Amino acid sequence: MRFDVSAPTAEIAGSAERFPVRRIFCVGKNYADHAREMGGDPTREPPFFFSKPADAIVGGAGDIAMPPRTDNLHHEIELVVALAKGGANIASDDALSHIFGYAVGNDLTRRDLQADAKAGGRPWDMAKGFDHSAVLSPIRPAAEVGHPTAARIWLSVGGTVRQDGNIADMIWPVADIIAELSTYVELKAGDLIYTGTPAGVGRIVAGDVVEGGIDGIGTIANRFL
Ligand SMILES: CC(=O)CC(=O)C(=O)O
Repeated sequence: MRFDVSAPTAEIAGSAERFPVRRIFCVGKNYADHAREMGGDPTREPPFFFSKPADAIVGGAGDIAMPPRTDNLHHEIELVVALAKGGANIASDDALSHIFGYAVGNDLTRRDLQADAKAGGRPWDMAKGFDHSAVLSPIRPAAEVGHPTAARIWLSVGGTVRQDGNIADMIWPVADIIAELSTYVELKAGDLIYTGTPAGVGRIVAGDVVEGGIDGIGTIANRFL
């Protein structure tokens, strides 16, 4: 018996080597303006974690098929952190030393399923963790780009900018995300962390070209079919 299994990997910018994706963690409501647009109160509800399967990764260039079972697919542009090493209970001031690099992600969301799940007190898995739901640009090594703390993050649909923020406005900065997440799970090399999205999330329909980027890190450009 032969099994058709291959471990998911992600592109590393300027390298023939690939980054082995182990797990995908995501931060919810990590920008106050987005927390408010989702009906939350960032002064009362801290950010939180959820996850996607590792094989949800899809490249940040090229075509993406519209996913099934949704009439309201949303874009969420995000800074993504790729870990070179892991650990449990990582101290915030040691957290950046665990990072291999950074990328631009689009945390695709079946918003209608998420709203139903929220209303029913059910898990978000089918709203967040579907096939091709984790768009990712090539990863830029921190050895080249450093550890960005302020940079424009933006996304446009059909050339119209919908999300336009700055990673400086994250409620939990990257070091705090790693420290906090490592109190829940032992982090490992190969883990990716989508760090949350600024305001302006919205609907994607078939035919849309979705572009986005983070200054100094990279860009994505996908057509949805
Ligand atoms: C409300 C969300 O969809 C959570 C999320 O993915 C984010 O805030 O980012």
